[in-house]
Amino acid sequence: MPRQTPKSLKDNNKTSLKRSFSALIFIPRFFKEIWRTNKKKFLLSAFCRLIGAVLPVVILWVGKIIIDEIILQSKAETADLTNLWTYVGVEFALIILSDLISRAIALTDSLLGDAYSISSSVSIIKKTNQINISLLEDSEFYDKLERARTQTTGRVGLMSNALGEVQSLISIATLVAGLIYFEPYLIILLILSIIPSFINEIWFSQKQYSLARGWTAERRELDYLRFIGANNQTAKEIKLFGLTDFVVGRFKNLSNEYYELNKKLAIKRSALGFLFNVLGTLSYYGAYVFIIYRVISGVITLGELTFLSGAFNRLTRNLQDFFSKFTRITESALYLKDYFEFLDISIAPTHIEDQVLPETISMGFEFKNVHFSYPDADVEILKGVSFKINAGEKMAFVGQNGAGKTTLTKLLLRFYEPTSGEILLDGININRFNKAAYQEFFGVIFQDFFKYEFTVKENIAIGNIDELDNQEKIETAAALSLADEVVSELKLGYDQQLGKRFYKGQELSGGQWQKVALARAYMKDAKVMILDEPTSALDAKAESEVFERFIGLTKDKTSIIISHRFSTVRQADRILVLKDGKVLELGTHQQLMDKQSLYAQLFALQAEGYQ
Ligand SMILES: Nc1ncnc2c1ncn2[C@@H]1O[C@H](COP(=O)(O)OP(=O)(O)OP(=O)(O)O)[C@@H](O)[C@H]1O
Repeated sequence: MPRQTPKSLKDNNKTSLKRSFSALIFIPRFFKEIWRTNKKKFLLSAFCRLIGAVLPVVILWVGKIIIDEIILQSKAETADLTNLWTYVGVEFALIILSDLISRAIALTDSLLGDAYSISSSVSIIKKTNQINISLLEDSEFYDKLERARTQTTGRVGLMSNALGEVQSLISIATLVAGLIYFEPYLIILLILSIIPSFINEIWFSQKQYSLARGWTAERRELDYLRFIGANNQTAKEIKLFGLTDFVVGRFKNLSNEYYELNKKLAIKRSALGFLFNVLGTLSYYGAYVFIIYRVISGVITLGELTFLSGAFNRLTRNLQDFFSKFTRITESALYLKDYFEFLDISIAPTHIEDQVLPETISMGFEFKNVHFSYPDADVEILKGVSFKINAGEKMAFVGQNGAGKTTLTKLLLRFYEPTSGEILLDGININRFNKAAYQEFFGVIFQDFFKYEFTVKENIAIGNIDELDNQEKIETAAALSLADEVVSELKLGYDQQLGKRFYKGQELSGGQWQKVALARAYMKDAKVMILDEPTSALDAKAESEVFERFIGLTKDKTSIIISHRFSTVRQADRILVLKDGKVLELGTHQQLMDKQSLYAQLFALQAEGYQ
């Protein structure tokens, strides 16, 4: 089925010229950021560019003096070449200096660019961390993040283009001054030759940006297809299910469409660019003929001819370069807008966080008539949930897939806010506490925990990264989660690199990864522990051992366990059974068994399976 033109493209195709220019207001802020990155290198670069800007006109001027001197001496009866050789020496020194300056500029640009690329990437990572999880799941926001992230190299290019532009401008001003001094009329010819190519460049650059921006979502899909089509994690399924053609087909459809649109634009841009360049060359020759006539009629000298033709030639090239750089700058400035908009996303707390967190939990948590729908979703996931988790209690959440168990923990952790109703800690709405400090209360291992391709030691220390060098603590945590058995089989022990992405990395089995991830929960002396199906990949013996240890260690701690295994669940103090976003039952294992309701049925069903 042919794909329809992406909606985002149609909507964004109207990026106007005004918009392109308006993005330029971000340039001063951009320079401020670079300045803050490395003041010394920035000053050095500016100094070199200033010298580099005036050198061309000085070199042309010395060239003019040399030619005039040659003619003078060739006409003299006894030639005195002292001055001539001095001028040649000066020109030689200037050429060497010019080369030195352009190398110094390239060097400072690349060093400054690297430093800026590092600092802007750090800003993006830090900002992403401050942003609400709910926002991170929003696709529009994700596109913004994507544009901010992927444009890092573009911003480095922008830096050197923008600095180069200032240099070109000074250079152009000195050359124009030279032209005006000898032949002011040449300026008109110069302007006429350059305006069409400027308009051409600006027009195409904003088209290009519209196209790229409009396709952000689709490019993200392309990246995703490229990822699933060629990586070791998906290779098994892609091969077994024979998905290669499906993935390739989808990738081709999408990328061909983009390719075609881009191609059309690139061809038009090149063809018109060529045409306008011919205009530039024509005007140069027009100027050349004019200057030749002026020499022949004795108005200007031969030296002045070389200066003027050289200056005019340089000026056309410099101006063309200036305009094409300028359009590239406006193009990149639009990405700069995305970057700064991302950094400026408001992270001010939405609630008054005026309550001091209790040192220890005295009463516990209470969900009071909590309703919840995910942002932009119509379905209500939690429909008036009310229950208490007493201080020091071990609570298990049970329910079928999609019942809302994980969602409950996400609300408790303040990743999302209830649509209505409230969650209290010791009688106070959890929104009234400082969010970061409140989240510090928890030690959480999610069912979709991340497999960091770091060393085992780092993987465990992630639970409390300040303790990265505390080997003893890491080993104790590993022993509690049974990860120590995994480590003992690894060649490099705790220093073993995990995963296959990096050199000498060792891949683990699903259960082994879980044991390593579980150890993270023990790294922190958290007040509340949440384990969301962390043992699903463990064998029955390992799971029961892990839980025995967990329960022993978290004796007086408030904890929540989500599990589909009833042998584990039954060990909890109380069990909450969720069904379709509502609390169906709540009680101890025995109470629920006596009730003979859903829990008892599910328990019996699983017990049968083990017989
Ligand atoms: N980020 C999200 N955005 C929109 N809907 C979501 C999101 N996360 C989960 N849901 C939906 O919320 C419902 C409850 O999901 P939740 O993960 O809480 O279930 P669960 O009880 O933990 O299930 P499981 O036992 O399968 O882990 C599901 O219907 C799911 O599709």
